[in-house]
Amino acid sequence: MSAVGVLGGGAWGTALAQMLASDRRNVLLWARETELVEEINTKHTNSLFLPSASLAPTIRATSELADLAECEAVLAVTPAQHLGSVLDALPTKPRDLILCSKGIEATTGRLMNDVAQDAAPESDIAILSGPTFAHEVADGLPTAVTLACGGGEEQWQRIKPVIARPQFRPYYSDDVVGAEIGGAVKNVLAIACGVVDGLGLGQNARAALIARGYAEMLRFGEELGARGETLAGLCGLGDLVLTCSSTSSRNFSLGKALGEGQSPAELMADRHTVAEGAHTAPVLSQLAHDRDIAMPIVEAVNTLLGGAPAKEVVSRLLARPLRAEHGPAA
Ligand SMILES: NC(=O)C1=CN([C@@H]2O[C@H](COP(=O)(O)OP(=O)(O)OC[C@H]3O[C@@H](n4cnc5c(N)ncnc54)[C@H](O)[C@@H]3O)[C@@H](O)[C@H]2O)C=CC1
Ligand SMILES: O=C(CO)COP(=O)(O)O
Repeated sequence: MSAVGVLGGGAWGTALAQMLASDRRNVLLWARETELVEEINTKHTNSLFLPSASLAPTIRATSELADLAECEAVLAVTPAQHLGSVLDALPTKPRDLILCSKGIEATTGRLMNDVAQDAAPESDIAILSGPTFAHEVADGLPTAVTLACGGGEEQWQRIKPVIARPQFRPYYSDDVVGAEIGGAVKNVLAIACGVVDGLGLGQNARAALIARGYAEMLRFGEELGARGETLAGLCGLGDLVLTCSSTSSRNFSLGKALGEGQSPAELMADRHTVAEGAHTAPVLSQLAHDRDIAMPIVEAVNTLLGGAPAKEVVSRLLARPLRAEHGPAA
């Protein structure tokens, strides 16, 4: 049995490595920071990105992308904006490439599976996405995800034993676009929910944002070919509810700080962890605008990240004309 590869030693890559190693399987974890590689191999900790975990001894870290040539299945867990460059630099592409990043490439508007198909055309691409806080997965708490396989049932049969563990339960889908859009859009909506919390606008407002945000996710997803049932599942609504309800979410916490009046520039300047929604909001807003898809909450988050005061942005959202709850218009 070959080792499973993981690209990215952030919180999520490390948690996935820990989950995969829970049956003593060998896991090869590529991390960009050489000092982190040393720390994982000697102390079995990741003090930079997942300090709470005591890592399994069958996880080996490397800073050499070429070492992943031994892995038939590789999980790509870089921030969305770096997936393309990391895959381009990977000398040997794996048979199964499982994408775990949640976002849209800002410079091109490409979804992660498009980025991966361009960089690794020979690989079968799958999307792993769902309600998954890294620290809970690393702690072995029960978690379920959507595993959308571009290679269909055949790929599912091949990779489900690689991914599934007693406490980690993948559900099969063939809707790659739907699985991706759920994860990318919910990060932006989580920022909005954090703002509501930071401004003290109450739980009614948060529930309204989740429901209206989900309507935006559905409108955008269906326009791009996603199925509604996928977005109603783990990778869509499931992840939206998780991320919009907890300060464990970096996106929610970023929004909360914005709602409390901190400046976006300062908040973004000194972070070493990724809040994907801040990178997704501008490109998502633009894609929606280009396609004439109404996404007022996403647009509001984008305006806020551009420096507009939170109270003003909320007032503008609330002052929009009254309309039918269902249908294509905003
Ligand atoms: N943390 C979580 O609970 C979850 C995260 N994700 C997704 O996983 C992806 C990675 O997030 P985390 O592991 O949480 O990251 P993190 O915030 O814990 O760590 C940042 C990561 O970015 C990497 N990085 C920084 N600059 C880079 C560059 N130029 N090239 C390549 N990598 C670079 C760092 O090496 C590090 O691995 C994101 O798309 C996130 O949305 C998905 C599910 C859960
Ligand atoms: O994607 C996540 C949970 O499913 C993690 O959310 P944050 O990136 O907001 O922390």
